[in-house]
Amino acid sequence: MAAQAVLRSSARARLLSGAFCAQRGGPALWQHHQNQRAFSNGKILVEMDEATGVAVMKMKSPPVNSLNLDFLTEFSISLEKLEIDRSCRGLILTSAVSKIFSAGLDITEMSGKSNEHYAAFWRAVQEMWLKLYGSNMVTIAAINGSSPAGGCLMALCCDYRIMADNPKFAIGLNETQLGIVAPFWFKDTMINTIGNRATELSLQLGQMYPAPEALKFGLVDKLVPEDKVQSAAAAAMSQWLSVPDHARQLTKSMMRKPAIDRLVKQREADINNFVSFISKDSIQKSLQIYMDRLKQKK
Ligand SMILES: CC/C=C\CCC/C=C/C(=O)SCCNC(=O)CCNC(=O)[C@H](O)C(C)(C)COP(=O)(O)OP(=O)(O)OC[C@H]1O[C@@H](n2cnc3c(N)ncnc32)[C@H](O)[C@@H]1OP(=O)(O)O
Repeated sequence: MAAQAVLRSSARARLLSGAFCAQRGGPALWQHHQNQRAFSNGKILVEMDEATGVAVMKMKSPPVNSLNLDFLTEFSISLEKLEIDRSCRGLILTSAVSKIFSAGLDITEMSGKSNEHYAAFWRAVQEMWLKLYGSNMVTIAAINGSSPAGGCLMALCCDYRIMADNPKFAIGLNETQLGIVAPFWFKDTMINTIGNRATELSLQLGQMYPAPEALKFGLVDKLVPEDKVQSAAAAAMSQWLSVPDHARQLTKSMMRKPAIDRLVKQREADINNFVSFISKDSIQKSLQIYMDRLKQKK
């Protein structure tokens, strides 16, 4: 047992030293070491334990893991790679950035850009949601920091959410606070988690919930001390993986397919809607004011 732990920690050291990383600009290939496999494509690091079939995906895009076009593209490619890997049954999504899970969509991707850029960006956001919400794997969010808006959406896409018990960390869909509107599929994802009334309150107010309140609302399933988030996620994962895959997957699909189908049917219309909304002068002004406030708070 101890020897295995040492081997694992040496694999980890190699991983962190870059031994597992893809060549710059090249494809992120699996690198093997003992019973660990890993790949990194820049903003995302994936470690897979072959013995358990569980992959840990760490978002590592400092300072705040904001979801820009590059990040979203890497995220979807990484997820696809795990999805088609039959030996991978479970995914733990977490952050390698201290105190932040993800700051949500990168606001600079939604300001002062061309309509073509907005369309490509929004398609990438949709793709991330379709892949994560529709994943066949067991997905567990190990929320080790704050998680507004798109970050909250990522967590809501998972099957189970474990958050660090720190009232300084908050989670929620705060879009209205930025003067923007969460689209119907963000709303559907939240309704499917906490119900209609709680979502109505939450979305209209753009409410961010400190971890203990998020637990009360059912926005997260469990709080644990900050240093136990990863181990609690691993323990929850083994419980989820004890259920036969086919039965769990069909059940998950039954619960989520209506929401997924709704976006798939209206994908282009949803992109056009986003582009015409976000390019309005009044919305651009709201985003600018929000960004200025963020910078001033320092
Ligand atoms: C029809 C549909 C239309 C529209 C739908 C759009 C849906 C949108 C979904 C979204 O996700 S919008 C994004 C919402 N996100 C937020 O509101 C988060 C804002 N950020 C924060 O609250 C905090 O930054 C924090 C995440 C809690 C971290 O706080 P901390 O004090 O640790 O860091 P700091 O605030 O100093 O930030 C560091 C650095 O990062 C920049 N930053 C932060 N968040 C974003 C972001 N989402 N996008 C881009 N950049 C972001 C921040 O400005 C700082 O930059 P600086 O160092 O250059 O000053």
